[in-house]
Amino acid sequence: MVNSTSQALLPADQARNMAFDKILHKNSSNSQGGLRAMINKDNEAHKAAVVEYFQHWDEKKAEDETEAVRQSRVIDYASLTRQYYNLATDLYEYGWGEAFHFCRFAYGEAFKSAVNRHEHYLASSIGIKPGMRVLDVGCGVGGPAREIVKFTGCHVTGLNINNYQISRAKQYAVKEGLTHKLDFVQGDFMNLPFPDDSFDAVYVIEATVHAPSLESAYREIFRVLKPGGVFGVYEWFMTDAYNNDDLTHRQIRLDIEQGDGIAQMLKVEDGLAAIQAAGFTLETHYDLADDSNDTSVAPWYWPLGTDLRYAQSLSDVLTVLRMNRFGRVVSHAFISVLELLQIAPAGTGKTAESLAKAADALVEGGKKKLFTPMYLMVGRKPEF
Ligand SMILES: CC(C)=CCC[C@@H](C)[C@H]1CC[C@H]2C3=C(CC[C@]12C)[C@@]1(C)CC[C@H](O)C[C@@H]1CC3
Repeated sequence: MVNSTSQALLPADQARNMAFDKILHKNSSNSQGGLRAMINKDNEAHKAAVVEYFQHWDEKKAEDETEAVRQSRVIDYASLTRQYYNLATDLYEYGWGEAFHFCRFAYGEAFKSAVNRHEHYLASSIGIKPGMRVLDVGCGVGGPAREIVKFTGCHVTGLNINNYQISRAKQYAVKEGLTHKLDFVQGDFMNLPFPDDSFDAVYVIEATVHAPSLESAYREIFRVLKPGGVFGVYEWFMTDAYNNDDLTHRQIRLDIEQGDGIAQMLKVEDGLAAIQAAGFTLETHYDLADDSNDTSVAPWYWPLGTDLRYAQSLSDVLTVLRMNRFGRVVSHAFISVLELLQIAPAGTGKTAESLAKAADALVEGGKKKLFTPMYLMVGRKPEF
């Protein structure tokens, strides 16, 4: 698999990206988020973001996939990831909430509780204690960081490549009175903007799948972790059951990649090799989506599917109706009408369609056990 290294962006490029993101999102980061934020964008900048993101995927089918095409995505991972979240963040917040990750569902457990429990599980797996300095790599709009601060009493620094997500995360921290416990920094996890040995613990929730090289990303995490510090990650992987020569499998992987801003998704074995090559002592690793490790009564992908029988309350039904197949048909038709009336910016419908395709592929990949979004790896940086 590819093992490219990356270089830090020049200050001029960073300033240009920042200026672009400001024009694109106008003041929508101050709004309530979701659909309201989605309609408050600059049309021309949105069009440009759509072109920049979808140039990597348009007309690309599983049967035509070449190593060169995959490599071009890997080289462009930074802009691909940044533009993906420029386009998808408001839809995520509208449909899913403020924590951009999957979770397991126990008996009687409502959607929000299950999401929070998944975060608590990672925090306790890496032994986060009050007062620790912790790094959240790829923090989204800060939902998990806020929950982990409340759950453990630690301090969390959230890092994210996307300026819009960082401004939303900062705003939520102010709203919840948590600014003394939270910092949010814009940056690329391939070049972490922190000195060596800065953090007691580092966690990643479904983010380093965007990396051009998992080993290099983990090496950066190793560098900023104090000796003896612990790193825990919920990683997205294709499982051992995935066969790249099977076109159906490959199409599922490609649809997940295109609808989720992923340059190249790896297999479990690549991840296990990467974390150890980065220098970590691997303390534990297992797939939380694997039934034998699992206390779930519903599969992790159920909110995206068609099965409403797992809903625990009316509120769950209403939440899931924004995410699942039925809800997607209605909300995406509504979004396309908004775009036609020029209320939503150009390309909003295309983004929604691409997310819907990814959602179907995630469900399919989950059902066939070809894919997991929750492979847990815990590694320690040796003391000496
Ligand atoms: C992309 C990575 C690495 C992590 C994000 C995981 C999930 C939070 C997202 C993956 C697919 C997303 C979709 C939605 C919300 C966020 C995800 C579940 C929607 C339900 C948002 C509302 C849209 O109308 C449909 C989306 C389908 C995909």
